[in-house]
Amino acid sequence: MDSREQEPAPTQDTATQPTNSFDEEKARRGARLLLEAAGRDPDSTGLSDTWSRRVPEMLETLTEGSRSESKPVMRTFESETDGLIVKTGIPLQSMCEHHMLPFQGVAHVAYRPGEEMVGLSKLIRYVRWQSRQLTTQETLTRDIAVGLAEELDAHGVAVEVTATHMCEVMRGIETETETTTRERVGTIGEADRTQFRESIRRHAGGPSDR
Ligand SMILES: Nc1nc2c(ncn2[C@@H]2O[C@H](COP(=O)(O)OP(=O)(O)OP(=O)(O)O)[C@@H](O)[C@H]2O)c(=O)[nH]1
Ligand SMILES: [Zn+2]
Repeated sequence: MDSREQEPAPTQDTATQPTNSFDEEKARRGARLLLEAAGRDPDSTGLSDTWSRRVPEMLETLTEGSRSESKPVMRTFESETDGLIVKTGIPLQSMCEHHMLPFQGVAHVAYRPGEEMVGLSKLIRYVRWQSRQLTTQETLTRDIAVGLAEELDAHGVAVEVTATHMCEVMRGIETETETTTRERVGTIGEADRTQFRESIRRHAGGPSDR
């Protein structure tokens, strides 16, 4: 498998802003039209629930990350450390905005807490929520980093995402590769970066520095 790695983009401390609307009726009409465009009879037995219920429900779920009402409650408590907290191996499934096909892989998240820290499972919930939108891998990586920094009022956040894009596997270039994107927000020093890299290497089963 080929592998491409993108240099971290200059960090922008802004995230994609959530909206609050999902139009089920438009989703139904759109799904019906797409079936017709593909030469299928939308009223046939196998397809009548597809456009009228299943696709709208699926789209609503897979775009939850654009709606703040679906955001997980990030309950915080008083910080017990000022050291780096690293969570590796968070499963990630998202939807590419170019072809509306999935991309999936793994996210690694590190933060240096301020006054507050958060339950570890919330990091997984937050990545899952942010991933549920039509986006690019670069934007998603930034949104997770900027969003977590805001939610946790953290001194710094680092995020790395490695994913495979079905729009490249199933069509177009028809090749399976991995893309890696990174973002940093706030204060993440050289020692933190080394620790983050070491945790990711250990997660991947690579040789340890220690
Ligand atoms: N930067 C970025 N590109 C992506 C992402 N997901 C898919 N792409 C790329 O989006 C591009 C879409 O290219 P276009 O030229 O607009 O469309 P296309 O003719 O379908 O391109 P091909 O996929 O090369 O056939 C492709 O190069 C994909 O590899 C992503 O998350 N980030
Ligand atoms: Zn894509």
